[in-house]
Amino acid sequence: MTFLGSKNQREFGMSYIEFNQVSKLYGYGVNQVQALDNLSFKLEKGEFLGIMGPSGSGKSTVLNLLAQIDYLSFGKITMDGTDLRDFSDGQRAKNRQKKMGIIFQDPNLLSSLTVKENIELSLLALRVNRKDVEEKVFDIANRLNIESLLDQNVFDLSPGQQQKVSAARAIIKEPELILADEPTGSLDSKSATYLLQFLTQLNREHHSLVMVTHDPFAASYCDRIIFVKDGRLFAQINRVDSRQAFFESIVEMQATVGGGEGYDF
Ligand SMILES: Nc1ncnc2c1ncn2[C@@H]1O[C@H](COP(=O)(O)OP(=O)(O)OP(=O)(O)O)[C@@H](O)[C@H]1O
Repeated sequence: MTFLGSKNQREFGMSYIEFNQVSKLYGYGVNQVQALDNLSFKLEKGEFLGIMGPSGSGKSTVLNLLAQIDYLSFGKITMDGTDLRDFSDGQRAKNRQKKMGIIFQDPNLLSSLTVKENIELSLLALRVNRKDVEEKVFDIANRLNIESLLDQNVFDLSPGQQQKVSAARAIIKEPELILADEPTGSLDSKSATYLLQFLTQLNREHHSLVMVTHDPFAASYCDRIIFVKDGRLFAQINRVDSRQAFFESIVEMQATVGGGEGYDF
């Protein structure tokens, strides 16, 4: 994967992903909902982008389009210069399997399998050999502090533990793009910080990340935040200073756009 070195250099590179006046409509007639309305933004390779905005503003729709599990209605999305509409359904599935790690809001684990079996699934699908699979599972479990859970059934886990397993499953194949929808939503603050530091570490190792979150603390780990309201780009802010200063500007912007949870504006 091509990487453009330091974060300053990234600004001069070709955009990895471009949303160009993207609209998404669900349903028909009186039941039609416009989830996205002419939304345009770019993601550079190696960037950690946050998406924030009020409930129902279209954040998950953006992730679903990026994950190629949904189709846009109007506009254009390119990835590495290729229009996503040029991919067949088979190619879209392959892109997801090979290039992406997705941490959904709902961990969506297979309840008939153990933690270890859930985590290794994506590697087995990529035909990684058994010895490497074992090593990678233990490494990721160790890094996320869930090694003692590996032989448990997933239905015995707390929501926070399930979210970590979901993150491990998404990340283990070292995807070039990680998509995360509220990845810290069900975690206690210690685990949330741990996962965010882990995502930051992956970003330093040149993975691109897009994270949807309502939480300014989680968002402060990103390089840049786009704020979406009513399916449109409302504002964007870059991290130029300390994480604390970035957190404060995020909270300030959230007060304008709306959509914070547990913050009394
Ligand atoms: N499959 C669908 N069918 C119909 N409407 C949908 C569908 N998915 C999303 N919507 C609608 O599209 C709009 C945007 O939804 P989306 O889930 O993208 O918002 P969001 O910003 O992620 O919200 P939240 O923060 O609550 O998760 C909402 O009005 C939602 O009800």
